[in-house]
Order: sequence, then C-alpha cells, then structure tokens
Amino acid sequence: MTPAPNAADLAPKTYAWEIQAMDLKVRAGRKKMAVNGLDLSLSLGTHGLLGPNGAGKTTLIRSLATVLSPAAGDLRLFGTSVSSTGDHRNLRRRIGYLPQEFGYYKRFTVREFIEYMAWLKEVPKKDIPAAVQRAVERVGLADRADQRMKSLSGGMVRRVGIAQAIVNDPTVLLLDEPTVGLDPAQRLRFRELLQELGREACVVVSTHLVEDVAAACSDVILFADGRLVFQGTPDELAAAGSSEDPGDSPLERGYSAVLSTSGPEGGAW
Ligand SMILES: Nc1ncnc2c1ncn2[C@@H]1O[C@H](COP(=O)(O)OP(=O)(O)OP(=O)(O)O)[C@@H](O)[C@H]1O
Repeated sequence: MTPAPNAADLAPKTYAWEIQAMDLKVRAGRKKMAVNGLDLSLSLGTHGLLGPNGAGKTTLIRSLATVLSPAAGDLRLFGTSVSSTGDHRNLRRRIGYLPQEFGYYKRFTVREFIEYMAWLKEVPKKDIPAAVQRAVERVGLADRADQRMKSLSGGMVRRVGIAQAIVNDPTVLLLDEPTVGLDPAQRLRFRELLQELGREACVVVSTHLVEDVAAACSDVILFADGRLVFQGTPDELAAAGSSEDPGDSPLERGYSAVLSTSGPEGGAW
C-alpha cells in the first residue's frame, strides 16, 4: 500500500523566505559574538557568502544548520522560528549541510556512507537507494560508489560531502567552502551543479573564491566582522569597485571597495 503523504508535503508554502534572520546574534565559543546583529532574507537561488577570514561565515552557516543556537534576535527557517522550537528534526529533514570539515567512517563505502546520512535525514527507507544513486551521479562519483571512503582522494571526499548534503533534496542547502580540494574540471562541474540546485533550493555557499561566486551565484552576501555589509547581484558588487581598488577582476575590486568602506577594520587583512 502506498503510504499517505505527510502533511508537510501537501501543505502549500506559507512563508515568504526560506531563511530569515532578524537582528540575529550568534556566539562562537563562549564570548565572541561572531554574528552580531544580522538582518537577512533569502529565498530560492544560489547565494554566495563572502568575507575575510574570521568574518563569521562559518558561525552563520552553523546557526542556519541549527547546530548553533541564536544568542539573541530571531532566526526563521521555512517561516518557523528556530528559537521557539526545541525539536529541530522537522527543520533538519529539509536542510542539507556540508561543514568545513566533516566526519565520516573510513571503512564505509561511498554508498554506505551516503545511505547512512539519508537515514539520519529520515529519507523514507524505500526512497533511499534511488536518492543515493542520484546524489553520487550528481557529483560524478557513480563509478566510485562501492569503494571505501579511506581509498578516496581529498577532492573526492569533498564531493562525497556534497553528495551527502543533497541526498535528502533539501530546500535549504548550506555549503561551507565546498570547492576546497576540487581540481579545476571538478570546480567547473560544481558551479553548474550549484546553478542547478539554486533553481530548486535556497543555497548558501561560503567561499573565498570570488570567481566561483561570479560564475555560479545569483546574489552575493558580503559579511565582515559579524555583519552584513553588502547584498546584491555579482554585477552590483563589481560596480562598487574602481580601477583604484585591489583585485584581479571587477568582482574582486568591488569586494575590496565594499570592505574598505565597511567600518574601522573593513579593509584589514
Ligand atoms: N570556538 C571558538 N571560540 C572562540 N572564538 C571563536 C570560536 N570559533 C570561532 N571563533 C571566532 O569567531 C570569529 C568568526 O569565526 P568564523 O569561523 O565564523 O569565521 P569565518 O568567516 O568562517 O572565517 P574563515 O574564512 O577563516 O573560515 C573569528 O574571530 C574566530 O576567531
């Protein structure tokens, strides 16, 4: 007998934004307020999260993944306030997350590991084999699916990380530095995948590679010192720069220009 669809599948979308932060503050460690008063609304699309080292990008992504709780302000995912619910299972089912460093069992095969992650995400049991196959195909690892994780190169492990993040067809997909370790051909393929994913999900991708943002993102979120200093299209960010600003491309010059005017420490390395 076909199981009844669950209520969430049938419910019309009742929220305006997949992600909405209002005066959000999140601590990293005990003291540091690494996200310090963020207002941000994001819907479907591929949103590139840029900012200097220590800007708070990882902390923001961890809070969006419900790994860190807000210290103050409000964070809504799919219209539901994260602070108001102790049980994040319903939210996590709809989130995909690739942390900067992700843990895995070395003796698992690629398929076993992604199956395990699908199970943790509560993908219905009957749907898991097809979901896993589709995820490994999307990251170009179908021919490695039965190899053990410990036999993979660093770039391949990163691609497994991307596969586990998308296996549950998330509505919010959070990728923290996903292109680290990918070779140039894989980065090009990954950019296409990002564009594809942004048509069906709200994708937030943190990166230091401004070219990835230019090539794959519908908008740019520029973060500095725990605060949003720019949100707009890559073209709008490029237009903020001039030939006087440091950088190898118009987007890098725009990035430098916005950071240099964004506060006392804005342009500091
Ligand atoms: N566990 C922790 N304890 C104390 N401070 C922390 C902790 N984790 C991060 N921080 C601090 O919080 C700030 C934000 O860190 P975060 O890792 O979010 O930045 P980031 O933008 O992701 O940096 P990067 O680009 O270098 O990865 C930094 O000043 C960092 O030193």
